[in-house]
Amino acid sequence: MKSTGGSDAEKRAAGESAAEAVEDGAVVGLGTGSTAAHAIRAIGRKVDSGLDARGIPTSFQSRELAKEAGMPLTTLDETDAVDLAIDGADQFSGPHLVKGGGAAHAREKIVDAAADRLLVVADPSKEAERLDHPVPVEVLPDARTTVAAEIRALGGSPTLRSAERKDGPVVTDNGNLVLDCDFGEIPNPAELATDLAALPGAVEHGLFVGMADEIHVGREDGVEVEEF
Ligand SMILES: O=C[C@H](O)[C@H](O)[C@H](O)COP(=O)(O)O
Repeated sequence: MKSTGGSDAEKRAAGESAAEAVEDGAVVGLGTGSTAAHAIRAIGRKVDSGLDARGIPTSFQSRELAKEAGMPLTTLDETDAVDLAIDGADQFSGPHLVKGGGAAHAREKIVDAAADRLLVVADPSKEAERLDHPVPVEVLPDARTTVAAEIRALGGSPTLRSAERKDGPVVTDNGNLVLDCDFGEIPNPAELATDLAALPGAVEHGLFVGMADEIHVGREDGVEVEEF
C-alpha cells in the first residue's frame, strides 16, 4: 500500500481514534489509503472482540483489508443507511478535502456522501490554510484528451497519472484513467467542484466540498479532533 505524508504512528493514532466511534450494529463506509487502513484494522479488532458491525468498502484495497481483518461486508444496495464513513484525505482545509491519491475517490465519494457522518483521518502534513493540492479527475478513457482540454480552459494543468510498476497509465477500480489537475491555490472549492462535475466524460473529481463532519488529526503525542 502506498504511504504518503506523515509518520505511520500519526496515521495509526488518527485511524484508531475514528474507529472508536463505531458502535454496535453500525454500517461503516471503509475509506481507502494508508491512514484509513489503520481504522479498518482497528474496527476488525473490535469485531474480533464481539462488535457487530458491517463495512462497505470503497476500493479493492479496502475490501481486501477488511476481509483480512475479519470484518463482515455489505453493499449500498443491501443497506438502508450508512451510519458513518471513515476515510483519509490528501489535503484538508476545514471541512473541505482533496482526495484520490489512490485513485479511489469516485467510490469514496459515493459511500462518504451516503453516510450520516464522515470522519476523516489524517496526519498533520495534510492540513492547509487553503486547498492547493492537484485535484484528481477520473475520466472515461475516450474522454482523456477532451477533459484535459476543458481543464486547461478552466486554468488547470492536467497530467495523466502513470503507474509506477507498469508501462502506461493508472487504471482505476472502475476501468478509467486519472488526470491530476493542478489549479494552484483553490480560492473557491465549491465553484471549481461545480465546473469539474459538468465536464462530459469526467466520472468524478477529488474535491469533497464541505463533506467532513469530523477530522481526526493524529500526532505523535495524541489526536486532535475538529468538528464541523
Ligand atoms: O484514493 C485514495 C484516497 O482518497 C485516500 O483516502 C487518500 O489518498 C489519502 O491516503 P493516505 O491516507 O494514504 O494519505
